[in-house]
Amino acid sequence: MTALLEVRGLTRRFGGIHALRDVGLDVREGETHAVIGPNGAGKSTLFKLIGGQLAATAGTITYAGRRIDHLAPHRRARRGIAIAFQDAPVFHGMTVAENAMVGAHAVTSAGPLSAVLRLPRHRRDEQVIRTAAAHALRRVALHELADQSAESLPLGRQRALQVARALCGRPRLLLLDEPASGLRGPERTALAALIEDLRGEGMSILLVEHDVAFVARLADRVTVLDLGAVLATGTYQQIRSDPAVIAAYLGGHA
Ligand SMILES: Nc1ncnc2c1ncn2[C@@H]1O[C@H](COP(=O)(O)OP(=O)(O)OP(=O)(O)O)[C@@H](O)[C@H]1O
Repeated sequence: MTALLEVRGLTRRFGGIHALRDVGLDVREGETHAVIGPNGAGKSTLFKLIGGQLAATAGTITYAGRRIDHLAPHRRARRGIAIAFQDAPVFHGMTVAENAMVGAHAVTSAGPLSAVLRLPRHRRDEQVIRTAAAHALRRVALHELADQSAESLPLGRQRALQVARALCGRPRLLLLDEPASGLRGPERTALAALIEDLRGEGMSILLVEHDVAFVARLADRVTVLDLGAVLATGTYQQIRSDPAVIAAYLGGHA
């Protein structure tokens, strides 16, 4: 398998704090790759650097063979990278369907200006986007709530909506930031099944997750971060028996 995403020497400092230090990581085509690590290990910083919400102090990010580390977030989205952030709010005053559609507006050829001016091209895009949103909402079992206001959804369903929004742009690389956190049993099981389906369709997935059982079930490979540096990368079976990982993170769970 070739790498779709290649992170090399990635470093980010906040003043004197090294949030990330010389991090290297690959996400292969069609792979589900998990990033785990204790609080403050640098997981959120890594996601923001890949998404373009933060700039790196040093290092490179290559996606589909081309450097993307100097591109704005929307340009990375257009190339096929979508992120569902754990704490991204749903947009209030908008329906569930309209919230999902935002994910596709980010990647349409006409762009947001054409949406504001309601040009003919935008109206054509609008139909495509509606169809993509309906499809994405069905995948997370929110299609029956499409016309409901998004803020009326319980937290677990708002999480699912964030995943639908990311899927709506039909990404090639999906970044999921702690998608299972705060979900109840059946919602968690449904999310795991969705991730397995997406993987089966060839999507590449990078997942930050605290729930070790979730990671063990879903991840082809796991990268363990601690204090901003990579401690180990391998299959779950490999990393769970790595002495450095046991000492730093898994402790009694390994
Ligand atoms: N904007 C910021 N300004 C200053 N320090 C920051 C900033 N963002 C992150 N840090 C620091 O960088 C380090 C890594 O933080 P990060 O949020 O990436 O870790 P994390 O692994 O996502 O943690 P958690 O599991 O708690 O979400 C921490 O020491 C954190 O305090």
